[in-house]
Amino acid sequence: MKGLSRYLTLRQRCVRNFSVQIGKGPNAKDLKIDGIKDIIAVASGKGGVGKSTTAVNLAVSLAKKCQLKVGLLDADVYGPSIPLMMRLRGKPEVSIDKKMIPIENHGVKCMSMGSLVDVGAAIVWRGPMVMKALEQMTRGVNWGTLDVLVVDMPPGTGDAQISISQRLQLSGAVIVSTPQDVALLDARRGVKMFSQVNVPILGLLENMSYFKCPKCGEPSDIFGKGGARKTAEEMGVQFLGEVPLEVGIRSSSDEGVPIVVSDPESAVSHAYGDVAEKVANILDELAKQQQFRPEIVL
Ligand SMILES: Nc1ncnc2c1ncn2[C@@H]1O[C@H](COP(=O)(O)OP(=O)(O)OP(=O)(O)O)[C@@H](O)[C@H]1O
Repeated sequence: MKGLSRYLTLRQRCVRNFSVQIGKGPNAKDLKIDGIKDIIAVASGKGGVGKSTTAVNLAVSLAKKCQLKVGLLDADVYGPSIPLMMRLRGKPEVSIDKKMIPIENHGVKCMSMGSLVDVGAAIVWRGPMVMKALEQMTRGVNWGTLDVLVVDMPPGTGDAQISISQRLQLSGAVIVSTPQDVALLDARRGVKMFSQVNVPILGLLENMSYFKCPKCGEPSDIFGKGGARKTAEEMGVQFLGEVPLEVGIRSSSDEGVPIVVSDPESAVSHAYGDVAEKVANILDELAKQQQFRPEIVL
């Protein structure tokens, strides 16, 4: 009953916040994954804005700074980048109960299609196959107990994103955008898509906010300034913070050691840490709201 009441609470919140029509979703009882408290999506309406980079640094910060038990699911089946960014080696072993054991690194349990197929293999699948694979990569995994499972979503707002949002009973979504208008337009679509499937928006994060010259330290607003903060205000969602465009973020990702691990005292790592704390607090707040709400008996 607790799960159902939570599902209803989240639906009610979304209706209040966004005044959307509630569509018929799957039964909440079928959606719960044993042992996982919260599942959150890191998403963007547009590709290449730094969603995976954010998912990785957020997951590691939630584990290291907020001391939570964290998992990371790479739901970008066609273009998995988590094995590279988290330096995952080998393939997942299978436990006695025939479930896959996630590969752990940097304090986070990870699951990705990139760890299941040979390096460089092209995934050429139609939608239903992808959903089947994602089902295996969530319910077919021995996650143990997790406070948060961070889901690196595929880019866009199509069928796959809607199905994942509905099947995983998300507690909320973090939307990543760069500051330029075209990316923000897509971020707005992302916010709307999640509201339509009754998933609360935890906040909007601006990536590549400005470029800090490695030589002179001068910041330049190459994609514009303040766009995501303004969009967040206009849409009534929380602004989670800014992450600059920095060579170190890219190079540490490519080396498989996220910047929050390779340079934990950098300004960027502190920015990711602040985002993680905000996200953890919002999740706590959502859980409290659900606790003090009267149960709805059907
Ligand atoms: N703040 C940043 N500073 C420097 N490089 C960055 C930053 N954010 C992301 N990148 C780099 O930009 C590239 C794209 O980032 P990433 O893969 O995280 O984007 P994505 O939105 O997940 O892409 P896709 O849509 O293809 O999944 C990567 O090479 C990454 O290292």
